[in-house]
Formats: sequence, C-alpha cells, structure tokens
Amino acid sequence: LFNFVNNIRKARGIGLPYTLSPIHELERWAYVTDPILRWYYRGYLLQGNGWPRWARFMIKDWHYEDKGRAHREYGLLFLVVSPAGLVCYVADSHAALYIGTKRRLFVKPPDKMKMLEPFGPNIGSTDGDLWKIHSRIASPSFDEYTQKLVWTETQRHTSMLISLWSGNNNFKFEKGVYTLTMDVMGSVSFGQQADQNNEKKTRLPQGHKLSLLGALRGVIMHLPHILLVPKALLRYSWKDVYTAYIELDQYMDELLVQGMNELSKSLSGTRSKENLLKAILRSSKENEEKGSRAIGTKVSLTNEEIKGNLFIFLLAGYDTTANTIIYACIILALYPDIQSKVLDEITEFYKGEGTGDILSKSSSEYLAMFPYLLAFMHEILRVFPVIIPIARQTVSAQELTTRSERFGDERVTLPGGMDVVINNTAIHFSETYWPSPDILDPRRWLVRDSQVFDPSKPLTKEQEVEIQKGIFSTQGNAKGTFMAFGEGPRACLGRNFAKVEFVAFFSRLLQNNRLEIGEDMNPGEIERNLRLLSGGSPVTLIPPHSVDVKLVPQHV
Ligand code: HEM
Repeated sequence: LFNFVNNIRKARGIGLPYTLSPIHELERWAYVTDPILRWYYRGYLLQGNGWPRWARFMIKDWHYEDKGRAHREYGLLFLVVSPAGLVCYVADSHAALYIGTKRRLFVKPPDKMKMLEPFGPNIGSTDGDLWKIHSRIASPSFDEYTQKLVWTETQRHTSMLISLWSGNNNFKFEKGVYTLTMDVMGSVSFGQQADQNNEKKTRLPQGHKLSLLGALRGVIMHLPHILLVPKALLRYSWKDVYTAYIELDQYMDELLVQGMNELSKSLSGTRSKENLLKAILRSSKENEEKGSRAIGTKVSLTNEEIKGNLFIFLLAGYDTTANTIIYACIILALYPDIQSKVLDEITEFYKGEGTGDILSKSSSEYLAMFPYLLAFMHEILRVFPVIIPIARQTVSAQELTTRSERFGDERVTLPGGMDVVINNTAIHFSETYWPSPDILDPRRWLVRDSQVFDPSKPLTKEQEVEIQKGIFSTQGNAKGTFMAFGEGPRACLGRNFAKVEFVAFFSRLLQNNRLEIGEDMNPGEIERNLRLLSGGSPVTLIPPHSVDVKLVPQHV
C-alpha cells in the first residue's frame, strides 16, 4: 500500500494522465494473472471490445486486443500505476520515433535481457558500447550473399512444401510453414540443408544423439522452456529439451572450429558460399585485424557471443516470418481481389525475368519487381504486428514531445528507470496515421501519402495514377507510424531477410497455384477470429487456431 501511494504520487508529479491497476503486465505477478485472465475472458474478446477495462493492464501484451482503446480514453501517452511501479504507454508516432532513435537514453529493460542469452550475449540482449560491437560485426553478415541464400533456400523448401500440400486435404499448412521457416533459418545460419520428406535417412555424426537439424528444431519448438527454465531444472525435468540445447551448443562449437580453420586458410577467399555462422566469424576476424591497434578496446566477438548471435537470429527470425506468412495465406484465401492482384504480379514476373535471372540482381532490384506483394506484406504487418511489445527503460530523466493536430506540441519529463512501452498496435490502428484502419488494403503502401489515403472513399486522380505506376514506397508513411520492425538503430536487423523470404515464398507457392478456404469454413467467422482472438504467445502474435486453407492448381 505504501508503494502504491508513493507511485501514485510519482505519477501525479509527472503530469501525464494515469490509471491504477493492482498488477501491471511487466511485473512478475503478471505471469500468474495473464494465463488466468486470458482463459477466463477469451469468450469476452469476441464482443470486439478488447479485454475488460478492469483487467486489461494485468494481461501481457494486452495492447494487441485493445487496438488503441486505452489511448483514446487516456491520451497518446499515459501511465499505468501499480504497487510495483509505473509503465508509460506511447501511441504517438513522434515520441515513438524519438524513443527508437535514442538508443542510449532509452535502453532495453536490463532485467529481461539476460533471458535472451542462453548461448551467450548478443545483438538483441546488449546495450551501449557492447551493442555497438555486436552490431558492427553482426550487421555486415546480412548482405547480398545472405539474401541470395535466403531466396534460393526459401524457393527450394517451398517446392517441397507444395508437393506435400497440393491435393492433400488433411495437410496442416501452418505446420508446414513453421517447418519451412525453421529449415530456411537452419540452412542460412549453418549451411545445413533439410528435406521435410527425407530427413530420417541422414546419418548422425559421431558423438551426437541428434542431427543438427533435430537439435535446432528441439530448441526452437521449446523456446519458452529454454528461455525461462533454469538449466539445472531443465536437465532433470525436460530431458529432451535439455538434450537439444546441449546438442545445438556442441554443434555450434564444432562448426565454429571448422569455420575458423577454413577462414585462417583463406581470409580473402570467396564469400558467396558462406552461411551466417561463417559470415559472422569472418566479420569478427576482419574487425579484429582492422582494430588491433586500439589496445584495450573490444573489437571482436568471443565464441560465446557468436553463438549468442546465431541463437538470437533463430529466435527473432523463425516464428516472426512463419506467422507473417500464415496470416498472409489466410488473408489471400479470404480476399480473392487481393489474391488476383498478387497472382497477376507473379505471372508477370515469370513471363519477364523469371527466377533464373534473380541471382544476378541485387535484392532491392528483384524486390522492386513485386511492389504489390511487398505492399501486401506491410499491410499484413500493420494489421497483425507479429512482435507486439517494444519495451524500453529510461536511463535518466528524459523529455518526450508528443505532436498532435488537436493539442499541438506537448512536453513531458519521464523519470530515470521508468518502463516505456511503444504501443505499435495503437499506432497502426490510429485514424490519424491510417484512415479507416480496420480495412485491410495494400494500396495504402502504393500512394505517396498514406496519411490521406482512405480506403473507404473513392480514390483521387493522383492516387489512381500512383497505384497504377505500382511503385512500392515506405516513404508514403511518415516515420514512426509503422512500427512492425521497430525504428532507429535497434530496428529489426532481419527486415530485408524477412522481405526476401516472404517474396520468394509466395512467388514460388503461387506460380501455378492459388489459395482457397476449405468449403466447410465460414469466411466471416475466420476473419473475426483472426482479428479478435490472435495473440497469447510468449514472443509473437499467432493466428488463433487451425484454418483449413487449400492449395489448388490455378487453372482448374
Ligand atoms: C516479419 C518478420 C519480422 C518482424 C515483424 C520482426 C520484428 C522485429 C522488431 C519489432 C524488432 C525490434 C524490437 C525492439 O526494438 O525491441 C526486431 C529486432 C530484431 N530482429 Fe526482427 N523481425 C522479423 C524478422 C527477423 C529476422 C528474419 C531476423 C534474423 C534472421 C531478425 C532479427 C532481429 C534482430 C537480431 C533484432 C534485434 C536488433 C537489435 O536489438 O539491435 N528479425 N525485429
């Protein structure tokens, strides 16, 4: 009670609107309230009003279901006060951009970051100067060679998926997509090629109980255990998960030794055949050689840190891309108009350049051949922002400015050590930034100014011309209004990876096929469930339950 009163006093001092809650979503007790309230109120969500007002702040990532309601009630910035502390929620694009850009003033919450280090510190878990080293070494690995590998591996795995999916009425396509993105991550990270049909025939290397892919899958399928359960407990309670964890660690050690040997033979050798592990090793070594004169400063990554980075790529890049693709498949099957535009673009692509020439082009050149498909991907991520919480903590007292037409510029000072959450769903569903935000329409991304494009109204002449030209442009939306990949220096390192994977996937899947909803399913109900009942995963937004999507030949 004493803490509660004290925190209310602090909130009053800050001067922002505030509301009270016995527990807030970022504190430890929310691990208890979250599953209970989610279970009890799941049916309530179908009313379309988000979570009940009294309970919402105790539910982790309540913002997705809330769709900006709390901000319409309390303001673009407001505080939730509980006995454990204060959290500031932000739905103003200007303030969100500022928070994203000032990485030294708004850091990732340090107490949560340790959890992301089961294999070692990494670019996602560190801050300050240490993050700079991780970024300098890890970022160059996401270059054109990696994008080409992503393209070829995604197309190869998609061909395998097509053979399993087409004509098979019982195929659970979501499972196929999760396996696909996991295997693409495995190939791109470690050069390990998997075949969904054939993997059992592969012989195990000496000294291993699992294949590299088996270990990888074991770790990825049980990420919550790996991230939350202490290793000593894991060892005795979830033996299979522990084995996968130990095996992956051992594989990475072996691959690092092998990569190091290859690298010392040919530092100037070809880059084109490398996977992410070798690319990051090379980058670390090159950085060490360039920076060796700066004695006393850290210039390269340890093996632990390289393993940590490979793990964060798997963590950040596996189910984010899978869920984006799953949402996109369902929406394409539900919206025949959008699907037919996507199909036209893909047909055009195979008539002209075709996939054979892709590898001689840069990723920006070949992505430019798919403006509508990219616009569609961005619209999917606006409506279903698969990573919901973008959380930061103020290092010291920080001034924030909000900018609104109604109230002009307003300034507020947040104290040091305060939790700040950018509410990306509220930003994506704001009428100011995205007119008629509930309407899913990729054309928003093909006009010069998305803030004046209202899909519920007839197009202006200018907008018609812009859409006809078919140039995908993220310039159309003002900075800070689309937060699916974050903003600023800590924005998603794998966003181009994700775009290449998405385009490679659909350009192959829909080359000769199209998607349809199963006959027994009710399209209205599917979309309602998709919009109202998604969520509930510890890391990403996931579609609610299995939807029957069929892959059928285009010309039948
Ligand atoms: C559609 C797919 C994806 C989405 C929506 C997405 C979204 C995001 C978001 C919102 C952040 C920022 C989080 C924050 O600021 O707290 C982030 C960071 C990150 N993402 Fe992604 N991501 C995707 C795919 C990928 C892929 C494929 C990879 C790697 C292969 C990747 C690697 C990373 C890394 C390493 C970071 C941390 C960057 C840092 O902290 O400096 N992501 N991602």
